Amino acid sequence: MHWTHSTRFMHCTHRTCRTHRTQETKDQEYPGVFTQTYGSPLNGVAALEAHILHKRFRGGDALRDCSFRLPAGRICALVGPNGAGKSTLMGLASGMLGADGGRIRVFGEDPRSAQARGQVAFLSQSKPLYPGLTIAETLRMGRELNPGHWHQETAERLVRAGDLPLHAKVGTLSGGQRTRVALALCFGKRPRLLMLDEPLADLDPVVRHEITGLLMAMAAEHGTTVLMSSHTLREIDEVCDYLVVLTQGHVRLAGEADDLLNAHSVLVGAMPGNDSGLPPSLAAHVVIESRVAGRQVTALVRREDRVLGTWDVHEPSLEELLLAYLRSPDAPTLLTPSAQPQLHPQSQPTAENAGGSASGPRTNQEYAA
Ligand SMILES: Nc1ncnc2c1ncn2[C@@H]1O[C@H](COP(=O)(O)OP(=O)(O)OP(=O)(O)O)[C@@H](O)[C@H]1O
Repeated sequence: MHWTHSTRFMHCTHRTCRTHRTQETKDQEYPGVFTQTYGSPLNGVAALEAHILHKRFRGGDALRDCSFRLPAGRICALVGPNGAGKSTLMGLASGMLGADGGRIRVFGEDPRSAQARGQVAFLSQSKPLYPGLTIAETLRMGRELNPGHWHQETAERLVRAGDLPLHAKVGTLSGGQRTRVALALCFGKRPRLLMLDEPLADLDPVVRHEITGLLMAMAAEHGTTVLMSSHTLREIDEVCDYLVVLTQGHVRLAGEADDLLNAHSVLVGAMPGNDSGLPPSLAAHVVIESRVAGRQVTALVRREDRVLGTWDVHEPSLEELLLAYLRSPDAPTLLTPSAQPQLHPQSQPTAENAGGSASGPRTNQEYAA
């Protein structure tokens, strides 16, 4: 593995690289997405799949009717405002929490099963480590907990790259250094699905750059699927090729970042002179968000082949897209074909985990509605 290569180089070698993936490949992979005919989902076992997933805490619903599919091999950003349910979703996917309704599957398995646990590494926000153990003892624990699939060299290399002595006690490390050790535990497991809950928040810019490079290298070299929650839109733009946006416990957007961008337009135009509110031609669009500054209106809308009225039209940046959805918690859901759960009989909610708001199977059209 090329640990010292720059993020830019790693980005170029990533087989799903947003910048360098060809249009031809995209067309083969996602026929129909550009015409917004949300057809059959793609085949293959998903790294993560949720069907009308529901999780309730005492204070109320943390996840409601949460449905999406994350294909294997993607680097996916899990984005949403504080309290949207991101950590809860990762807790369910790691088997640390149980669902109140619906289903969640990791490579087709129940997350609480031994098969799924062996394939998943999860770094939670609290980054639980034993402060009394040395780094070496912590890594030994990783080896003992993951017999048969522990890569000591991978874990040690990450620790050494941060100039951390293996005999140092975890309790004496800074927050960022502890994060490095926690990441080493995750990387040493070499999981098929790596879930990171705001992993970069306490890292300095140089270490962030190093870690994002490593994530992309893992995805490229081992086909690791990465699900990473983050509030840093620039990082998401640089690292992730797949997006899941959660607001109020509900999936609003899921799919390839490029295709989600392509499915939206930003319209910029003049406000009508008669103080009658927004331009009437906006009503012909599915408006996610509109903002007025002086006499100018800017709206993020679902893309249409024909734009009515007089507008300057451009494709949104990732930041424009995400901010519009984060500010519009009631936006209609949009899933690209690869993000649509594959509904087959054994994927339907069962009595074993029923109890949420599930009322029966949904069609793809409903998911995309
Ligand atoms: N153990 C718990 N007990 C009770 N309520 C909880 C628990 N965990 C989460 N919640 C509630 O569930 C909702 C979703 O929380 P969650 O931590 O999943 O959000 P999040 O998107 O990860 O937020 P943040 O960006 O702030 O980390 C919140 O309203 C939160 O208060």
